Amino acid sequence: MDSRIDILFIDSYDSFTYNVVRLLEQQGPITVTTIHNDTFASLDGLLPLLSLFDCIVVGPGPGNPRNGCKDIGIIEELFRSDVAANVPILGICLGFQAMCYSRLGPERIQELDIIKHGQVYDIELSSKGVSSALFKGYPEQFKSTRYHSLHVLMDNASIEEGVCPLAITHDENGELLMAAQVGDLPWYGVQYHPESCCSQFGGLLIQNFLGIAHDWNHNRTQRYQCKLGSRVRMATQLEQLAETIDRTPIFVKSRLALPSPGSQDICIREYQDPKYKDCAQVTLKLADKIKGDKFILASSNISANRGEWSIIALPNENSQVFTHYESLGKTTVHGWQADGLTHESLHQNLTKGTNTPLLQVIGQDKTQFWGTLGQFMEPRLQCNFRTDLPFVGGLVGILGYEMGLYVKKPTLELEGAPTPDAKLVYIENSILVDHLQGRIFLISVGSDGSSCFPDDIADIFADSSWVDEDLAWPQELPEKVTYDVKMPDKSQYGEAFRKCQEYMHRGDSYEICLTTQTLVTPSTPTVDPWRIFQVLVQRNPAPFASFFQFNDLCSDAGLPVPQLCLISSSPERFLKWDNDTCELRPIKGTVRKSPQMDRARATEILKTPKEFGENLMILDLIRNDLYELLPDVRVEEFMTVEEYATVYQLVSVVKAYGLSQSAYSGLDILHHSLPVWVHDGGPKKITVQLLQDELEQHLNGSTAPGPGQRGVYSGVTGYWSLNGSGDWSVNIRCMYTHDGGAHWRLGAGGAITVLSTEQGELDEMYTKLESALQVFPTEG
Ligand SMILES: C=C(O[C@@H]1C=C(C(=O)O)C=C[C@H]1O)C(=O)O
Ligand SMILES: NC(=O)CC[C@H](N)C(=O)O
Repeated sequence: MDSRIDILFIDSYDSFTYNVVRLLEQQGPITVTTIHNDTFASLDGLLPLLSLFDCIVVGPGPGNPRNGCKDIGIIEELFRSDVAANVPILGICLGFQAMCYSRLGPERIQELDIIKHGQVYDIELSSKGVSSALFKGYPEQFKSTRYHSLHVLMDNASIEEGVCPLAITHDENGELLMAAQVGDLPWYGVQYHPESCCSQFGGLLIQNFLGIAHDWNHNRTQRYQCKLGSRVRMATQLEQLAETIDRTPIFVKSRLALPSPGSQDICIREYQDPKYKDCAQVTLKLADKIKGDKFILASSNISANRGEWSIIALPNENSQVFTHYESLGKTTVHGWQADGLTHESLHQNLTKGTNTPLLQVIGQDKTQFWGTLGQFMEPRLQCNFRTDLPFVGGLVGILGYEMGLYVKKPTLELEGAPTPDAKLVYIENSILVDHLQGRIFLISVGSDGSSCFPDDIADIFADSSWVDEDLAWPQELPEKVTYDVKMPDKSQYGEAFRKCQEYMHRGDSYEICLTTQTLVTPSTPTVDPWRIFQVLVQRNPAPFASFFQFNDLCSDAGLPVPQLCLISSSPERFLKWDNDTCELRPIKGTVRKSPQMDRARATEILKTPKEFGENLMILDLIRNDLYELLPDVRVEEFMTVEEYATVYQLVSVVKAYGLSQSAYSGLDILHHSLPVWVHDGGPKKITVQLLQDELEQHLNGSTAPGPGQRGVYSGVTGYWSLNGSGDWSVNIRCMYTHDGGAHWRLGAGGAITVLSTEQGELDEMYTKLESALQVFPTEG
């Protein structure tokens, strides 16, 4: 008999789905086919396929079974069908609630007074639980993570109606049902999350359930015969089913292993000097020497694992510029300052969608935008080249929040030019600073020999006396300019905060990162962005300080070009990858520094249930997104307190392995993981929608770049190198302009959980806002 186990997993658009799917797969020779709860319009579509599976797992998710089809799709019908009564089913959280709901009706699905998201509790087995096959090999008490707002009310009538309690827990709400079996059916469920990284014995629960399923099916040989027959007969349907959720890679990686025929030379010159070591100012001093256009990815706060390297990227005439305008659904490709390509001509051709010899306009939506990048980079990648260096040339730039999954198109500006949502530039010439070992590399792609690097820059290294000179950067902006600062409205923030609480209590979301926008208008737009960068980088040193001024277009008859510019002092890495691993360092949990607030006190606060819960939730969300594409994901650092200039933060590290063996590239992981987890919350799909349509649209009405939009803030900045590596930081503690400095926008926010207080969140938001806003002098 075929020993493979085939499981159907029904997902309710949750953000813990793939943690469960991988947990299932890790238990043996198992194939999991995942569908959404609305993949079929009605159960009739699924019923003929049920014989293909040994069992079903109904996963967690937002919403309430009482809302029926809207929240749980076909799951309601499933639990009412006679056919399903013969199929072993495991329900998790929402799946468990839906299972009980089918027996007990709506009154027994209730909201908790005190809801639990990302909290670890002792789960206690009942007497029936101790003897149940589901908990074979368990101690009577174990720890598991809870993410729920609703619960199944247990009373004698519930037991009479056939829901047999197997486990409970105790908290401020009293005694709560945590696991049950329905009737004498092979239907089991748990209210807690066995797949969370803080849950014990998750794998054992699955093994026990699979054992139950095996025995059930074994005693009904016709089910097995039927499954084997169906698998042969219905192979095509099964294949189609497995593909209902599209996970096609952005590009086919097969050629990466081979030497690329067209690959260019990369020439590297190395300079070593003890003076370069552990000195963040080296990058800034160097940048000062370079007069032409430059992008800076500088570490102005050096420490191991973050900010060990700085990059200065120098666009040249071979630099292709990839810009995406999501409001138009179009991507443009053109050369850096291509002769005669003016801002005016670009916008005319962009709107009309016409190609010219200087400009390629590609009508694409954002998912396909990534394909353009993949196609461009794939023949250029040299994956085994100098993997000790993070960057050897490649794409650098910015991806705004609106590039993320589930985020709606920005509205089209009626007046003025559409603003880009993403901008990446191909870089041949770059300078790399290795802060920890005191080395500097001049790197040039596509040329040969020693003359490859621009002479004026190579000359800087002929004499290194510049390292000893003081950095004569101003600490203030020019005095003559004043700044009008439009900050978020406190009462509207309060309203949005209360709505967040409502959504969480209803079970729609577990955590919502509510963000605000502040608009700064200088009295004259003449303050040089470079000057602003100089001030910010000194006032708020950060491992991911960056400066991106896109002078990629020529000016129309001397008019200033309304270019995009980002100035950032981000403390947070989003995603870093090399050819085999991906690393994420989510920061969640923030305490402001003060004389009374030292590390010990901050640690105490950061380990309280509120901060712990926020961080744990993000860890589980990240594991989910990585697990969807890669099989081996590990939490390698668990909630460490890190110190920054103005705040203490709680940081964790998650790594995924096996990228090189998979069909995916780092670009897939990046595409798939935006928007940045910590900036929306979970479950992602519904939370992004709530933020856009219900919360931030009103809150930031007069300061956001568009209704519900976040623009560059909350997106990512970084690179994808020709040697296969990538590194992207989160656009926070930053400011950006779309109009050459006539207006600057600053975003700030924080995760709201059920344990947040309005005042606490407001203070945290202002603390974060201040870290970048401090560069603009205010009167008085
Ligand atoms: C949203 C911001 O910060 C994010 C939210 C954090 C939190 O809620 O503790 C911490 C770091 C950032 O990922 C911001 O700085 O604007
Ligand atoms: N994690 C879940 O599945 C949550 C289920 C349901 N939405 C609740 O909040 O209780």
